[in-house]
Amino acid sequence: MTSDQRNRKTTLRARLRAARRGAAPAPLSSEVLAAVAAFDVVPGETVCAYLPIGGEPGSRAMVDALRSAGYRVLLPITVADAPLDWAVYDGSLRAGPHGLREPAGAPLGSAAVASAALVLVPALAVDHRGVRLGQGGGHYDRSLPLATCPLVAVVRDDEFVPSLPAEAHDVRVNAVLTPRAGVVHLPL
Ligand SMILES: Nc1nc2c(c(=O)[nH]1)N(C=O)[C@@H](CNc1ccc(C(=O)N[C@@H](CCC(=O)O)C(=O)O)cc1)CN2
Ligand SMILES: Nc1ncnc2c1ncn2[C@@H]1O[C@H](COP(=O)(O)OP(=O)(O)OP(=O)(O)O)[C@@H](O)[C@H]1O
Repeated sequence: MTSDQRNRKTTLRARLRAARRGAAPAPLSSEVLAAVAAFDVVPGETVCAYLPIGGEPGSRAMVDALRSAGYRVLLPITVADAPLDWAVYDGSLRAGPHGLREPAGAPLGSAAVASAALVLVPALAVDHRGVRLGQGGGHYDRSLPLATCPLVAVVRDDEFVPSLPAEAHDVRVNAVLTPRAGVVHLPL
């Protein structure tokens, strides 16, 4: 890890968050169902999803659509300086840190991500190698090594970029989902 890479990440996060403030909503309900099916994940199997904050693409309708289609949906519970915890989304939510909405059900532990057939990963940007820039907590970087399935980052079309600063701990994703391009397998 170099301080140069860290500074570049911080500058990029500020720019990307500012751009998201004016962005139109991107609910992604039908796109996510198509993406999950494209990975041959079938109802009854587990999908780790997320509820958007700060202009992230996606929506509550997106996780409701997965649940209604019969998928077992896990949502993250943020634990400081630790891997994410997870709980089944049963339709009920409560408030979490950073304006996050978290599942109200019983926490399953951080190893629950290993039960997923697909993980939808929120991000500020993704590059052509699969390097992902997140909100800066390192939560997904601690959790994704526990997953054994495809990792699909979800960003807006203009947040899928040729190159991002990468550090050794950055877990690379296997694909990106954007509103216009749909699923793009990575690295390009
Ligand atoms: N939708 C979503 N859920 C998620 C994540 C995420 O990136 N997106 N996380 C990924 O790890 C975890 C939460 N981690 C977070 C870590 C830091 C901040 C954060 O610093 N937020 C700023 C506000 C950003 C803004 O202005 O948009 C803050 O609170 O000041 C947010 C979430 C788990 N759940
Ligand atoms: N596997 C890990 N174990 C311990 N600390 C980690 C790990 N991965 C990342 N971190 C720490 O988390 C902090 C944030 O990392 P980074 O900037 O890569 O976050 P991010 O990928 O944007 O966040 P997130 O993964 O939550 O979306 C850094 O201080 C980093 O050292």
